[in-house]
Amino acid sequence: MAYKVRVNLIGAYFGMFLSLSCKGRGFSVLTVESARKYGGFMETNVSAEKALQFLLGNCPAGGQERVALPDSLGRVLDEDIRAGEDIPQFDRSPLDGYAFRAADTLRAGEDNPLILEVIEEVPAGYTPSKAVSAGKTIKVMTGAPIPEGADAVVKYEETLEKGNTVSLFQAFRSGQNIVRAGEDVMKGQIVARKGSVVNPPLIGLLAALGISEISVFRRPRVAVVSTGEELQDLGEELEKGKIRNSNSYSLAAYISELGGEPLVIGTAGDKAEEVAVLMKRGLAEADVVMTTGGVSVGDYDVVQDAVRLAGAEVLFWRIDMKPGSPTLAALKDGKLILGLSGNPAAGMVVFQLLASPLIKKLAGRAEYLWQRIEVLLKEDFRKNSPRRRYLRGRLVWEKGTALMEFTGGQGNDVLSSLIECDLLAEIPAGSGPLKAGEKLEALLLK
Ligand SMILES: Nc1nc2c(c(=O)[nH]1)N[C@H]1C(S)=C(S)[C@@H](COP(=O)(O)OP(=O)(O)OC[C@H]3O[C@@H](n4cnc5c(N)ncnc54)[C@H](O)[C@@H]3O)O[C@H]1N2
Ligand code: MOO
Repeated sequence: MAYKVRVNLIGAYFGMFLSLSCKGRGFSVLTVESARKYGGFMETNVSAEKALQFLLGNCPAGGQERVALPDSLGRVLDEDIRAGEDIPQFDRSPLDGYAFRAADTLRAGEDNPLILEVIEEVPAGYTPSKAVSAGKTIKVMTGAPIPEGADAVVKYEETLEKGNTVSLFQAFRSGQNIVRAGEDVMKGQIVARKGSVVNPPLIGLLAALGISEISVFRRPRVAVVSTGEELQDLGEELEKGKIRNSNSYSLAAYISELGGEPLVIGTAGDKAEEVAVLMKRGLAEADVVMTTGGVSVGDYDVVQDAVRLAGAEVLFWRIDMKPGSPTLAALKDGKLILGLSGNPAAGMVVFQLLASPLIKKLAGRAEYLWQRIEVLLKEDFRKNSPRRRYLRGRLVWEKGTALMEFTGGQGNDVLSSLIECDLLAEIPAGSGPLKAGEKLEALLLK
């Protein structure tokens, strides 16, 4: 191996991985329970799948809280919600018109109008005081309850009103133009499942059911620690050779977008002790800690040492993929540390691949894995891919075919190519240059 592996790798082959089935999704997860005693246990060059299994398999359980309905947008339900009543609550008219007995209209036609006596008028929000009997009708507005005795409604435009009578020119069947109680939702029906994300129509439905407060998962807290002497924050005059810390901003934004609560802990220099101090602070305050930078093989890449100083066990270091191979995961008292590459695009691609499903799962979402689709490359990709490579692109449809167009350069620092990126296409390891039209599998990032 061209780089230093500072720990004992033998432990990785003791058959210590415990494969568990994860909620029937055909996805196995790995735990390190039995690996503890080996100390120094670590895997390197793991596949992206295995890296994800390590993270999901060690994902801590989320807490719960109650929130007011208007504040619940984007939150994740921590219980199934059952309807306590029908929606609509009563049979109602979908039209402005007249309610009558369908049986009265049996012989009605263009040349044989049925003349009914109008006995009452009911706007929406009021209830009829009378019942409809043979030869009678009650005028109803859209949304008004159907009067007792009536079983059909005719719209105004199809009638002829004259004094206190109205003529109908066609036959109706029982139930015609009536919205039945429970047509939308039946009492006792599950309207939303645990693990689903609250969206605007669900908020509306819950309001229609009179539910003003719901139980949701607590937002996962994710600490962000940046590393590197070269980093300066916004508002500081940029010194020669320094760069602005963009990762802590993009990571915090990604975390918020996923329903998490980012805790930006701060920036450490290139000393393991300094990184460890911030890491420990993150571990104390958050559910997961993410670091950026310092995770490769350079003399200043101190995240691995910091992890050990913080008393955490390394789960894996390096993933067999590009960009983002220098990635590390560690565990301390059930809390995960994910060390992402400092290179902005490499770090963000790995964030999408690994951290995004982890945060979604931590947030309680039932669906936390990206969907995969097949796409055809819209343009050539001229490089060889000795290891599995992820390309950033955008989904475009041409004549019903899903194509992927590059969103920019594919270098590990090209952050701009992530702005419009909604596809991460996978090039299998060992591929040569690819021609436009080549079929690839891609993760659909939306
Ligand atoms: N000898 C080797 N060198 C490198 C290898 C290797 O295998 N052998 N791998 C390269 C690859 S690939 C990558 S990716 C990077 C990963 O390096 P690190 O994750 O350790 O990150 P740093 O070295 O700290 O930084 C890389 C790059 O990113 C900039 N950076 C760091 N933090 C931030 C931030 N918060 N905001 C914006 N930009 C940031 C930093 O200045 C560097 O330019 O290692 C290669 N080297
Ligand atoms: O593996 Mo580095 O992540 O190419 O960017």
